[in-house]
Amino acid sequence: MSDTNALWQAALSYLKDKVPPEELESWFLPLTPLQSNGHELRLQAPSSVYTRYLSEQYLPLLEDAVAMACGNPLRVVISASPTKEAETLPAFTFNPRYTFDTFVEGPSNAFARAAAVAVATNPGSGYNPLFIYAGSGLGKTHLLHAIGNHLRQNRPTLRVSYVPTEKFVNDLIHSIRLQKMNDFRQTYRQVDVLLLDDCHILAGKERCQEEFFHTFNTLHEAQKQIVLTSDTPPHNISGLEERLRTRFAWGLVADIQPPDLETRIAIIRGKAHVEGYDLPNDVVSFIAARSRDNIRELEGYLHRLFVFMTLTNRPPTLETVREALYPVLPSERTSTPQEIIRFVAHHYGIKVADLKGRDNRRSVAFPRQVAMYLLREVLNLSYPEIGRLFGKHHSTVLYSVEQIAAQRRKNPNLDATLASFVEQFRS
Ligand SMILES: Nc1ncnc2c1ncn2[C@@H]1O[C@H](COP(=O)(O)OP(=O)(O)OP(=O)(O)O)[C@@H](O)[C@H]1O
Repeated sequence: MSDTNALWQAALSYLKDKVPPEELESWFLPLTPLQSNGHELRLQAPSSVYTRYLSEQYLPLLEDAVAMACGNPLRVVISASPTKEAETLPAFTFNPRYTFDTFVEGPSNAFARAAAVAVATNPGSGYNPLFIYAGSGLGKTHLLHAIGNHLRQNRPTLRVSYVPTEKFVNDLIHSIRLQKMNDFRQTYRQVDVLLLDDCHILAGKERCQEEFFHTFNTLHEAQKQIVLTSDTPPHNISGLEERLRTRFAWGLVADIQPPDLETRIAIIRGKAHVEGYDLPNDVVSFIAARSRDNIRELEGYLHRLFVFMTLTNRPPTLETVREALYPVLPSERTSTPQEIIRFVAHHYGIKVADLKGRDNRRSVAFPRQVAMYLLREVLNLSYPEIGRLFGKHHSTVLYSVEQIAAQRRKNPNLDATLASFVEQFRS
C-alpha cells in the first residue's frame, strides 16, 4: 500500500467513529486518495456535487482526520473526477429503520401509506406525482424512505434520489454562483425516482420554482416517478406559482392526520421493541397521552425515559416515567408533587413536615387528606405513589381521597375551594 493510501485508510478509521455509517458510505468511501506530501493530501471525488458538499460540510473534519492519521496538520484538497462527465446525485443511503413494515398503520395514515406502497411497487406508472402532506413529525420523511428502501431492495437498478428541498435550493444557488447550471440540471434530471421532502420550502423562491418547474416537467414527461411532501396541501402553499400548484395536484394528493390513541400506543410499542424494551401498558398509555399530534415528540419522551432508566437503573414504572418526563412535559412542569404539598401546607398554615408527619389531629389530618386528594386529582398519581410521599399505606390514601371527594359533594364552600386549587395547578 502506498503512503498516500495508508494515510487515507488511517484517516477513514478515524472518520468511522465521527460520522454515521451511512454518511461515511455515501460521502467518504467514494473518495480516492491521489497524492500526498508534507503539506497537503489530494483527494478525488466522483463529481463536483461531492466536492462541493464535502468542502462545505466536512472539510474541517477531514483535515482533523488526516492530521490524526499522519501526526501533523495537512491541507486537504478535493477535486472532482475529470473523467466522469455526467453528474449524478450520490447514491443515498435510506434510513433502514424507515420501512413500510415499521410504519404503523391507522385510520389517520392508511391512505397515504397505501399510496406510497403503490408508488413503490409501480413507480412512474400510476400516481404521478404523489403528493403527501401532514403536520410536523407525522411520518412524511418515514414514508419517503420506505419508498426508497423498497425500491433499493426490489428494483436496485433504478436511480432513486431522496432530496430535502433545502438541498435542492442550496445546490441551485451554488450552481448559479459557479456557473454550473448544466451540471445541476443533469444531476436532477437523470433520476428515475425523485423523492423531494418538504417542497413547501420552495414558496416565495422564484428562481428555485422556475428551475423545479423544468425539472418536474422533464421527469414527468419521461414518466419518472416524483413524490413530494409538504406541510400543507398544494392549494395552501402560499407564494407558490400557479403552474407548480396545479402540477403538484396532477397525480394523487394524500394526507396524514394526527394518529388516534391506539395508533400512538402501537407506534410507541414498536419503537420500544426495536430498542429492546417491553414496557407495561400503563407506561405506554401515559406516554401516548402526552402528545396527540407529533410522533417525533413521543419518540423524544420515549428516549428520555430509556436514558433515565439506564442512568438510574430504575424499572419502567409509572413513577419512573413521571420523574423522567417532568422537565419536558409542559402540563406537569408547573406542578410537581412537592409544589402541591408546599401549597397545601402554606394554605392551612402548617409545616410540610407536619403534613408528612404522624400528627392526626384534625387541623393536620384534614390538610393532609386535601393534599392527597389534589395529588390524585391533579397529577393522577397512584395511591401507592401518594402513600410513599407521606409515609402512609395506600389504603389510607384511598380512604383520604374518598373522604375529601364525599365532603366536596356535601359542602359547596369546600367544593369551590378545591375546584380553584385544581384549576390553578392545571393551568
Ligand atoms: N405511523 C408511524 N409509524 C411508526 N413511526 C412513525 C409513524 N409516523 C411517524 N413515525 C416516526 O415519527 C418520527 C417523525 O417522522 P418523520 O420524520 O417522518 O416526520 P415528518 O412528517 O417528515 O416531519 P417534519 O415535517 O417535521 O420533517 C420518525 O421517527 C418516524 O419513524
